[in-house]
Amino acid sequence: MESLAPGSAVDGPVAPSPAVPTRVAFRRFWPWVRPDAPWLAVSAVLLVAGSLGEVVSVWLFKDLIDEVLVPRRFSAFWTLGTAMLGTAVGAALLTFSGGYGARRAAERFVLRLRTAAVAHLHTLPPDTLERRQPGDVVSRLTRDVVAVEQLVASGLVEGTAALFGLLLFTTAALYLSLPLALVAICTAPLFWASARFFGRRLLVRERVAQRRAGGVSAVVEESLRNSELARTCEQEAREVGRVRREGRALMDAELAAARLAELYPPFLNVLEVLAGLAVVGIGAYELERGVLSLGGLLAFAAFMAQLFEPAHQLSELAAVAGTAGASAERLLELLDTPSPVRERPHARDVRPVAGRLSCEQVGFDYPGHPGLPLLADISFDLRPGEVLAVMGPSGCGKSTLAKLLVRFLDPDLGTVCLDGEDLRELTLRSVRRAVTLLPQRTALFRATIRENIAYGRPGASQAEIERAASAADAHGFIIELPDGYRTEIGRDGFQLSGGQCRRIAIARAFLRATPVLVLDEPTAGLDDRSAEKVIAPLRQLMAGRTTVLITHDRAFARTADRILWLGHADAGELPYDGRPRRTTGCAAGA
Ligand SMILES: Nc1ncnc2c1ncn2[C@@H]1O[C@H](COP(=O)(O)OP(=O)(O)OP(=O)(O)O)[C@@H](O)[C@H]1O
Repeated sequence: MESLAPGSAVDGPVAPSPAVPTRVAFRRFWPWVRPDAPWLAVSAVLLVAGSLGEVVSVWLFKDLIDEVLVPRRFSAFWTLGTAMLGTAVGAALLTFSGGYGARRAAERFVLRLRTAAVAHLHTLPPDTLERRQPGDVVSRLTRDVVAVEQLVASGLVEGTAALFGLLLFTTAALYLSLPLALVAICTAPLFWASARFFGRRLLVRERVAQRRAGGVSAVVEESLRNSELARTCEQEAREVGRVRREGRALMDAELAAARLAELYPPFLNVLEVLAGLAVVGIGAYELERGVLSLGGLLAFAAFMAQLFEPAHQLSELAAVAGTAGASAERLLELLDTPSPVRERPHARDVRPVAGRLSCEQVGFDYPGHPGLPLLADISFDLRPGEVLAVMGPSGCGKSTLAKLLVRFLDPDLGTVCLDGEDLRELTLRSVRRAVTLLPQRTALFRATIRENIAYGRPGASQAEIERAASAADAHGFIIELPDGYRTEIGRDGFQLSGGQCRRIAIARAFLRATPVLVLDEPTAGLDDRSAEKVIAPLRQLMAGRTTVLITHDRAFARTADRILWLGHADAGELPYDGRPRRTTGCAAGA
């Protein structure tokens, strides 16, 4: 079964992200760790203190054997026993506090990083998410953010604490018996080499697995979003097949990574047994020579066991670094996607705005767009309250022009001005407060109708919302719904018709009450009756507001003060039987 997504037949719907060395990833994510760095340091100190408590505890255990068990002197038990218990409780408290502190800092890091990534996505053109596949983006913001945390926050603390723990236990072991400790130390390179061996290979496999996970999310999201189409075209099996195929690719990738990840701990156990046997062999010899007490040997064995714990942690961190490295690459790729629109450092915050809107020889093209530039030499000057209808064949750049007018994009050539000021000299907030865009696809949230309307002006009173809904000719159908304004609607306006959704969006625009409007095909996809019901409130909304009206509806366009025709147009292509009062501009088109 062939796939819809380009490239998916070869390597899944999600392209690999550029490789980033762990050191670089660490440096890049540090700004989100920094606010909690002191807490991470305190947590690491607490964990090291906990390890110190464990060393003392083992030392007391040695004394217990040498001073109570071997000489069979019960009277010494209580003092040593109490000291051991006290130390164990103290060490447990320290370890808990350190562990919880590290976790808290880690969770706060996740929160900060995810929020920053979403904030960055909001600076990108609205279609970026669509092009990047929403499911994959969600996977990066959830699974990958958590994996990165394991490297740069909790991993950092655990690594430091494990390193100090290793030092403490090694020092104690050296102090107890030099030959035994040397044997134990000789095995260390084996552990190190195996950590590197497994860590590197795991990184490669995790890269594939993370990308595949993004692919599954992307395909599931797309497939379910288009469920209606799939059923209409009887393609449910094909959709299930796509999800299954991506799922299988993810399963294979996960299993390939799991083979290494699951092999590693038992492999380490074998190494530990080997090292343990070497120590016991040499220890028995030392015991026979009388150089070491039985308590000393048992304490050494206990130290060895303790020693393995941080060694284990360090080598597991090498594996975690593999997973986190792959996730870091995917997140950095997202964060490094540049925003085409940047606010200038000295941008001016202006309000109120009269509403004069003009384009001066504006030119724009998307990178890689074939043929002539999409928009070239577009000029118009709208006085406050004037209406410009923008017409032209599909794909000639009408929606692109709308994006330039609300500054989702900046022109390559020329200027877009509001009240005579280049949009690039204004803060983005000023522009958005002055211009409302009604996009082609009505955007609704999974929330109540009231909340969806009030989104235009949070804090609006119920009376204001109802006034806006009445002006948009939406109040009537809203109050007929069982829960009225409190009726929950879905993301795609579940429960409502296309025209009703459009009227909710118009009510929202009424609430915003900006002096400039950009309406992108407000009647697209509606039948004549529904379109009429939308046009009437739209006219009310446009009254007194500078409006750019993108439409294919000739009758509606005829009501405008001027018409701008985009695309290849000669006189013969403007045969609208209506009489546009003036025809402005004629752009080279797609
Ligand atoms: N983000 C993008 N990157 C690259 N090309 C794009 C992008 N968005 C749109 N295009 C291309 O630019 C051209 C103009 O698109 P636009 O949506 O502005 O056309 P339109 O006139 O509004 O079409 P329609 O009337 O069908 O809505 C199309 O060829 C489209 O494929």
